[in-house]
Amino acid sequence: MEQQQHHSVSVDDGSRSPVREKPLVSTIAKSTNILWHNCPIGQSERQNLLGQKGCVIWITGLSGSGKSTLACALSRELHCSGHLAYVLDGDNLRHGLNRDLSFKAEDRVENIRRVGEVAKLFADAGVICIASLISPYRRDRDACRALLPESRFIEVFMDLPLEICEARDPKGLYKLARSGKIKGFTGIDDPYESPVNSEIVIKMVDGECPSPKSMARHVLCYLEENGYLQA
Ligand SMILES: Nc1ncnc2c1ncn2[C@@H]1O[C@H](COP(=O)(O)OS(=O)(=O)O)[C@@H](OP(=O)(O)O)[C@H]1O
Ligand SMILES: Nc1ncnc2c1ncn2[C@@H]1O[C@H](COP(=O)(O)OP(=O)(O)O)[C@@H](O)[C@H]1O
Repeated sequence: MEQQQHHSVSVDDGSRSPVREKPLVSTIAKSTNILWHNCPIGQSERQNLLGQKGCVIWITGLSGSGKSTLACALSRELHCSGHLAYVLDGDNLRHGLNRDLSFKAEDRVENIRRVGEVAKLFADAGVICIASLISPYRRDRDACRALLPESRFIEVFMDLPLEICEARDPKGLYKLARSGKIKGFTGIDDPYESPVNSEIVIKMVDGECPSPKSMARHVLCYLEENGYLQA
């Protein structure tokens, strides 16, 4: 039977402070009398079929830091080398699964929780799941990591300065946030808690951001060197 998990994730009332003390989203299971049903074909059989290890590559960073660009470039590299990958992009999921969620703190918490659970299912299916979300709170990213067995969660931190992300501003959202037309925009008037122990950090080198292809190759090398691209 699955253990109930009690992540007490919370914020101070109404504000977007990262200091979280009281529960916001109940993760206490409400169903009772439920039993786990095992299938004879499990993750290892699916991995053997696919010739890879199911895992989650969790890309976190500010808006405009290149998360979606890396996710797409990486999925292309994996596809071209014969590996099954699937991208879960924060923006895209907010058109469907997470369309009921806003950007207030408790909704971001629930957004990350749901995507963490979906990513876990993809990894269990044997797929290399690439999740690309701002995921601003360290505690929520760590909760997603804790859903998976050791080493199946690979965090990629897009460590680009706010000034670069803001200068890119492909959707014009920073401009709207600076002029007060969007409230609670990450990095402007909403927090982003940088990771401290990411497996992979993408950063500028000599004032230049690595190209999309080289970012993707960086992650691909990590996967190769750590045995994810074989069953
Ligand atoms: N207030 C506010 N703050 C941050 N981002 C905002 C906001 N409003 C809209 N957007 C757009 O939503 C995209 C981020 O969605 P996520 O689901 O990744 O966000 S989060 O992880 O729940 O924080 C993000 O996409 P990316 O630019 O790809 O990161 C924005 O385009
Ligand atoms: N490595 C890169 N080098 C140059 N421009 C980039 C790079 N990565 C992303 N960009 C550009 O930056 C902008 C934001 O990238 P995007 O992937 O949409 O970021 P995010 O998903 O984090 O919001 C886009 O216009 C994209 O073309």
